[in-house]
Amino acid sequence: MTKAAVIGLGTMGPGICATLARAGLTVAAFDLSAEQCARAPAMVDMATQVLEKLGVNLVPGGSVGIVESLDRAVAGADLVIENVPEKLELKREIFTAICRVAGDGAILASDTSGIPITDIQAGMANPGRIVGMHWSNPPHIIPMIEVIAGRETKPDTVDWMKAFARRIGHLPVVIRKDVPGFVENRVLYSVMRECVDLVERGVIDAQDLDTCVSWGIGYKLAVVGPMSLLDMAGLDIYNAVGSYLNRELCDRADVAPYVTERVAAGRLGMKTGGGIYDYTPEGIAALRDERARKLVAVRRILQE
Ligand SMILES: NC(=O)c1ccc[n+]([C@@H]2O[C@H](COP(=O)([O-])OP(=O)(O)OC[C@H]3O[C@@H](n4cnc5c(N)ncnc54)[C@H](O)[C@@H]3O)[C@@H](O)[C@H]2O)c1
Ligand SMILES: Cc1ncc(CO)c(C(=O)O)c1O
Repeated sequence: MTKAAVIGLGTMGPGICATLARAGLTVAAFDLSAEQCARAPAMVDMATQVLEKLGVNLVPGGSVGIVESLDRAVAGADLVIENVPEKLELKREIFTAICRVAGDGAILASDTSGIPITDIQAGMANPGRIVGMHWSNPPHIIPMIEVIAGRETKPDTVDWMKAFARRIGHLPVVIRKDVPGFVENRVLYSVMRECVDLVERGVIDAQDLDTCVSWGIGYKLAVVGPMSLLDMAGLDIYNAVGSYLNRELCDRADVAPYVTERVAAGRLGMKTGGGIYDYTPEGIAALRDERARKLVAVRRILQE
């Protein structure tokens, strides 16, 4: 397999493109936004530099080209990765367009954060080749990729995706049921819901929460996974603490005003210069560099 298409060049697309090119693939990328297409090459270059620092195996001959249409990107591709906003109808529109152009042998993947693959592939031509390929941000650094089969996804497609994830130097994890949010985001969003609730209720301020979680469970979970941590702490401890604490945890079914009010005010985070914290363009660049440097250092240790 030599050619991949990436549709969507926002937060995730450029890092995915760089990772694929590092593995020797010819990548054709498309974004509806001319602005995103214009910024993408610099973002791809930054991700490529990080992959070099990570020491990810370089397969010569890879490249990334930004093309002027979805059809041009998808034509002749062996793998297509959809990376547009998390809206089911938009993803279905994109897959319908992809299916019109893609060869019968092409694998079609969605980087959806948690929309069931079954819902994306329903009614599509040749749905057996459609699979979830859920990367984690930043995609060129975090190696874990969730591989999710929808109801109509062929087992061979899952096997192909597992092998492909390994080929590009990543770590595939097969999710056995096509549940909303898959696994990573169900865990992440339960943590995020509790964190937002604690800050919103004034139990702790945002900066101290980040320190508490990053240097506590975040640090520990990077080395000892949750199931292993249960054995390390003792299931009796979990049993005793959980018996009174579980009923106290936030279980809201909606999104906290702490978040919805900021979204309504256009305060989306780094992408708008402010969200929970405020950012300057220079500060964002420095943060991105520092975070990439630290994530690279941690990944090297964890891979030992
Ligand atoms: N941001 C994350 O942390 C993260 C991590 C993993 C997966 N995801 C998932 O990946 C997908 C993309 O996320 P993102 O953060 O990169 O989003 P984003 O909003 O940063 O980027 C989406 C890009 O898609 C483009 N786009 C919109 N409509 C299009 C169309 N019709 N054709 C071509 N391009 C179009 C936009 O111009 C934009 O550049 C979403 O499903 C998201 O849930 C996000
Ligand atoms: C807030 C948030 N939501 C989704 C994802 C991945 O789908 C991430 C991530 O990859 O870090 C995230 O931080």
